Amino acid sequence: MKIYIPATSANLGPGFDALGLSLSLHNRVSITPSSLGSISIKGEGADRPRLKTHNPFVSIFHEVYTQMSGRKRSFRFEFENKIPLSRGLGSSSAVIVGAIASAYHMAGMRVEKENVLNRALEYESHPDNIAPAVHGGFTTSIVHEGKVYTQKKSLPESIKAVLVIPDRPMSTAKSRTQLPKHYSMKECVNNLSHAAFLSATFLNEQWDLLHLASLDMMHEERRMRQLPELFRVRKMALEAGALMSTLSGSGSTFLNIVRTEEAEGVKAVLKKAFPEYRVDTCAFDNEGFTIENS
Ligand SMILES: Nc1ncnc2c1ncn2[C@@H]1O[C@H](COP(=O)(O)OP(=O)(O)O)[C@@H](O)[C@H]1O
Ligand SMILES: N[C@@H](CCOP(=O)(O)O)C(=O)O
Repeated sequence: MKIYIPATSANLGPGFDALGLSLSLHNRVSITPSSLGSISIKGEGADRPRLKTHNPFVSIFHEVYTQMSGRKRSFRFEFENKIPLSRGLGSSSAVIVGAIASAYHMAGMRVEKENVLNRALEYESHPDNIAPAVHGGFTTSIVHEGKVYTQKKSLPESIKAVLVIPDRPMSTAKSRTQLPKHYSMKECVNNLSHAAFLSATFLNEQWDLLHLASLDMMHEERRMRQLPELFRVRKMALEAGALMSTLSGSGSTFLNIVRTEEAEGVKAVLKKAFPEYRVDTCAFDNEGFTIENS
């Protein structure tokens, strides 16, 4: 079998741990039963020898497969990774969602998206990346009594992402421990009202309101201070015509949403201004993970 899992961008400014969207940038994993277990890695992560011996995809896959099928078995895993690691593009969620869904499939179970999503929450405490990795599109999620509830809206071809991807990794786990434990009433009200408004803005496709709706007071600027050039990225992207410009997940990538006809222009401006960073245009993904039999 082969599984394709999309990159995701979480928070979208004020929707900390709640809002996310799915990008047309996929990891592909091919899995075949084999008497000798083995791993090959191409693309992102290929330069990390540790991922050949301690691979979270492989560990989660075996844990779920053994539980579902009631037996242990060896497999060959071939990874072709396009999602950069630790850049705020949901690489860890792609691993978790991909490993669970493929383990269900190889164990002969029906792969129900809701089951994969809820199982994924056992490995990642916040649903904002795993929900779009499972369902695609723009997603808004809540967790109630340990269960994830997600509303999805497919995104049209009339908008695109322009991603600015610094070469500096930022660990999500580490960055979460550095956020404050308490927020003021003003900060809470700002984020609640903006996250609710941003969801409605996506649902109603009122793209001109995206920037206003995406203003955060909880995490973004604190995190951007680790790489102050990101303030310039945001300023230049908005001046070049981006509809919104937010830190992607915990960073270091910046997500700029643009009208499709303006994507190449915004990309050219950002590429020129930040030659040391990777700048790519990317369509949105509306499917979430997909499985192919081979
Ligand atoms: N393709 C991959 N294969 C194996 N492990 C991966 C892969 N992508 C990410 N990981 C794991 O996830 C970690 C990055 O997680 P995290 O800091 O949450 O970054 P991100 O913001 O990209 O999700 C990596 O250090 C690695 O342990
Ligand atoms: N809500 C999380 C999102 C982390 O996304 P990632 O792509 O950086 O893993 C957070 O802000 O910590």
